Amino acid sequence: MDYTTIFIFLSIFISFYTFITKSGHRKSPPPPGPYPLPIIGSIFKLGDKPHHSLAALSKTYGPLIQNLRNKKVHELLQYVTNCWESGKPVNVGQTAITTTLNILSNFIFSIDIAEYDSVSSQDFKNLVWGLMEVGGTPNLADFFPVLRPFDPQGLRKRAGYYAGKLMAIFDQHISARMEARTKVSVDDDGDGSSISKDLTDLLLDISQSEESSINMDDIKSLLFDFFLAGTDSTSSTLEWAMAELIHNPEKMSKARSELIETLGNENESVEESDISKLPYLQAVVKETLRLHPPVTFLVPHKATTDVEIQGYMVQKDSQVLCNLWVMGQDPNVWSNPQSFEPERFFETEIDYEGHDFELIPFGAGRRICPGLPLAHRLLHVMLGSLIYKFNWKVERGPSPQDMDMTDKFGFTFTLHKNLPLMAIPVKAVARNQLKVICVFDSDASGYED
Ligand code: HEM
Repeated sequence: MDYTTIFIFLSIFISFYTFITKSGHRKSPPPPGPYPLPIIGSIFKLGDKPHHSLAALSKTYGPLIQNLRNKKVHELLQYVTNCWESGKPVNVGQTAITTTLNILSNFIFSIDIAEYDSVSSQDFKNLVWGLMEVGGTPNLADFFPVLRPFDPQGLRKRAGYYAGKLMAIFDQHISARMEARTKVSVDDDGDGSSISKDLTDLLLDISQSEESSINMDDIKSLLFDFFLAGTDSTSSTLEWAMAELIHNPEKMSKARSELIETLGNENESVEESDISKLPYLQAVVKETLRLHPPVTFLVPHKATTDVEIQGYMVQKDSQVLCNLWVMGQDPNVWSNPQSFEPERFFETEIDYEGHDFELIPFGAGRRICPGLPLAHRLLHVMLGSLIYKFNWKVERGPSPQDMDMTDKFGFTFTLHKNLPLMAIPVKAVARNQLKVICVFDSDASGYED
């Protein structure tokens, strides 16, 4: 038994012991029956800190950047086309991270922060990834507070290092923007011309107004939240959705057929306004989030009062974690919980907007993920575009049905695939183009459809 295994066993034992003796104690055996969904409902009624400003910002500003999102999805498709042309496999998770990062960085700073395939632009990605990894590693000092000052695994030090670097990048961009704003106001010749505003401008406007309650540190923390919470969660969901579809070719073909029937086979693009017309694609996203909830335990919540839930006493100030992974696998709630069956969502109204406690990958209540509307759009448009425009096969090794579908659990904040999905795209050819290929190109073996 190595040190990691001993550590994990020790952590599980101590957290279980702490739960029974301190956080809550069992008064009577829990009642039989389905997984106690009311527990989740009660937790969210315990009164979380509101995050209204961010949610409002995301809701009102979100639709305004639709063109930006379309442009970035177009660049994603261009990159995948290049891979197809050069016969190169696509690292689906990494590619999705680049797209998501650039959507966020353009929304926030009006610049691209990552590049497909460029090693030199990996710095920012590595910092975000490093922080996620540190955040997801069980910390011995959480179980033995006496160890806290010693930081035995060096986690606090590493977190400080990554966070410091990210904050320095934000500082740089914000300072450059403040300087540019001063110049614009000095050069302002009153011709009415103005630079287009991004989130940094919006936040600086707010912070510089007289009645402002936010300062520079608040702005940096907000941007930090956005990048950290938005990137890995979205890209890992996309990677899992693609992996499940490649692993289940009949589901892939259903999803593609729906796209072709809805959009035609004439090289259209998948728009955000198409999402409501694509129920199977929506079901695929829901099923992916049920089986592979990226934020497996949500973020820690705290009970603000003593509360008794199904025979358990949860004491005030207890830290509460919700195990979404277990909820998604509960046979009392889901039939055949381990198989990927998007069709199950045609028989139920269950959605992930926080009203149905069976499926809460974005949380629920006042602390629900404020990026939900953005993530919803991105996931459907990116996934829809990738499977509408390309056929996919796995790089090498066993058949799709036998490919590795295990989770890499425990050492990052989000739930990742154990082996990254490396998939080979084959461009799907629109009918009008196919005619041309048949006439002029006798060796069209690379083309499908
Ligand atoms: C598939 C994609 C995503 C999933 C599954 C997801 C899930 C979550 C979850 C479970 C939480 C914690 C909720 C709770 O406390 O119970 C959260 C918080 C948060 N999410 Fe997301 N998220 C996603 C995408 C995004 C995006 C794209 C953004 C923004 C760019 C974002 C921004 C945030 C922020 C800022 C918080 C912290 C809110 C707070 O502290 O109250 N998320 N997310």
